[in-house]
Amino acid sequence: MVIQAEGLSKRFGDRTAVSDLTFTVRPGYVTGFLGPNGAGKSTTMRMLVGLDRPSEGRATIAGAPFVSHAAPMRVAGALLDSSFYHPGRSPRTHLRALALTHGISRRRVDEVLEIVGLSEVATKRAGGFSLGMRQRFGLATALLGDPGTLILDEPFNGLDPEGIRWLRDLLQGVAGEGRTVMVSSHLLSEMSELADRVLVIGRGELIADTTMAEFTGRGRVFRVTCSDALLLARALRADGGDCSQLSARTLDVSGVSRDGIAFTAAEQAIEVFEVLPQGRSLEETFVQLTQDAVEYRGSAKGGGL
Ligand SMILES: Nc1ncnc2c1ncn2[C@@H]1O[C@H](COP(=O)(O)OP(=O)(O)OP(=O)(O)O)[C@@H](O)[C@H]1O
Repeated sequence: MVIQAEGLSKRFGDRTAVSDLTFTVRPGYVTGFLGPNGAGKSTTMRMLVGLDRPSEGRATIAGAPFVSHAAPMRVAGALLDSSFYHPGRSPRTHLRALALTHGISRRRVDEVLEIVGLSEVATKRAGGFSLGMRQRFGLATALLGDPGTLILDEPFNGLDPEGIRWLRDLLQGVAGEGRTVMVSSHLLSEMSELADRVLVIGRGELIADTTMAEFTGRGRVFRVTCSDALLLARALRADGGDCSQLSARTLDVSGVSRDGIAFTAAEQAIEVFEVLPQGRSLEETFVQLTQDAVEYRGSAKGGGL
């Protein structure tokens, strides 16, 4: 099921939270939704599932607005706010009540509790849950209708390293089944291991819509040691790379991903001994890309009147 945003905008009073966003999120991939604080990620996701009404534009899932589907929980499962439940109720009671609205079996309720690892606390009051448990509970709710689409806002918050690995495997498995997975996160390094594609927004506007491989390769400099730096530089330049040769066997390359370098070298029968990323990490690429869009950047100098 495809998620589509067309000219999506949201204003709160005179404040523009989301501005003219157009994108498509496709099935079969995990798509990371990145942006600095206040960029408009949550607002966008809320509009996708009809919790916020767009000021302009349109959001559809599987060709129609989420709320207009006859059984929305089968179309998309969303995790948007981990305090969605009544604290006095247990996960099982909450999920059974939801299941009733969609003719979903009690067996499915126990199944999703098992998937998220909450079977043992299925009858405990959710009010006492830790943040990590609340995230798992939210995920169980999202998964309940066995939906074709998952829309998850910061699902890694509060999870320990084992939980993070578990969720990553789960989401990649879900995407591997041909479903659509859209995940926002601040944990960029986590995202680089999870997502196949990325959408980046800043100040409500789309900054990048690309593959993760391209995103992490963009602007990054690799120091390459190989059997023939001159020949490799020539071949990479022909591919649009930016190269500066340091010695007969060493060169710095940007504008080409690590895989791209390896591929071109193999094509030219050049032996590559080492490809070392220089300086910029994914975080740095991200910060640079969104620099102008960061609204709440701390000032080293301090304000002062
Ligand atoms: N209900 C609201 N009323 C007024 N302004 C709002 C409302 N919801 C969001 N905003 C504003 O819209 C902008 C986008 O907020 P949003 O929560 O969508 O960003 P975000 O990218 O999810 O941020 P974060 O990563 O900090 O959660 C912010 O400036 C926020 O203050």
